[in-house]
Amino acid sequence: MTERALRLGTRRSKLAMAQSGQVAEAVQQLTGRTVELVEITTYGDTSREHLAQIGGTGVFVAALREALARDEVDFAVHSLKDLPTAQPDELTLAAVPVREDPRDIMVARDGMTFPELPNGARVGTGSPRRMAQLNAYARSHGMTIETVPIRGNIDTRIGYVHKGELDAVVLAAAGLSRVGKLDEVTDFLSVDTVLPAPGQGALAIECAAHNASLAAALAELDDPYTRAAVTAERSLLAALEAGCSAPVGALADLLADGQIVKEMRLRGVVGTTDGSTLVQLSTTGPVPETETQAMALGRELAAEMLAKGAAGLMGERAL
Ligand SMILES: NCc1[nH]cc(CCC(=O)O)c1CC(=O)O
Repeated sequence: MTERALRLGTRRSKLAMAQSGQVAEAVQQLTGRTVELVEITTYGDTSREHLAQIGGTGVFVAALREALARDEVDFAVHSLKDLPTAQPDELTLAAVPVREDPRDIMVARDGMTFPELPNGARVGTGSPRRMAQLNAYARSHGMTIETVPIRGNIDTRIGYVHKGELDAVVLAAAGLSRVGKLDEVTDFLSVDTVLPAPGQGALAIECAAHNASLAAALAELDDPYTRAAVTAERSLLAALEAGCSAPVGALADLLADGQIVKEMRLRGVVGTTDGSTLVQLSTTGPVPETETQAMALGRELAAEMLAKGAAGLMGERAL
């Protein structure tokens, strides 16, 4: 008797289909079972409102989670940065695969890099985190730029530049990589200039908590270092009590001495969207071996950032 196909719930966007397709392939290899994609339309895909107004990127995740809860699908793939920091008891984060390039990138007209943009350049991004850091860089380098709130899928955003409506847009490298459009990039933004969103570039593979055998199979795709890094980043975000649309950047990476991994470093930033104030700190600690240790690293940095006034910078819910 053959087992029935595994149902992978996915959004319909090009990016979601690309990342779900890649995971489907890996799960099929791993389990020998057919994986079928089940398309689910989310409110975030149909609404024209700005994301921050409809409750942030959590809207993309909610419909997939409801399909899991109703047993309409067996597992789902999310962009980890879109996951709310609280993990529901009835769902298991079965795997966090190896992370892609976590950086943000710029697509600008005429192949320009960020520092090459002319004064008054209009830069599209709907993310308060990107706005805060782009504006802070501009201020400290004597540039004037205007950040313009935009949303939409990858093609729509890049389209603003191709159609001449904006001078540049900022997107995640990972998204472009997954849909095969890295050749559009005109500048890879250093994480010293723009620290990415917590979890950026990583995927989350989720299934129902009661489905222990599937969770165990999916766990083969887990990368413990990526999981530790994103756990620390999300713990920072949670401890700052910031939502997914707050101007918070975080990135954990490994510090190595030659081939030997020594420590994990966690960097964090929070700022006002106009870039006039940024609180930017980092901490290092032993490479976390448990979820508890990874979370402690995030909480430790959050406490230091709060002591430096981070809370006062997060009141804004503005775009
Ligand atoms: N905010 C939407 C979103 N969620 C995940 C990605 C792709 C990158 C990733 O998986 O981290 C994007 C697009 C972007 O920020 O450019």
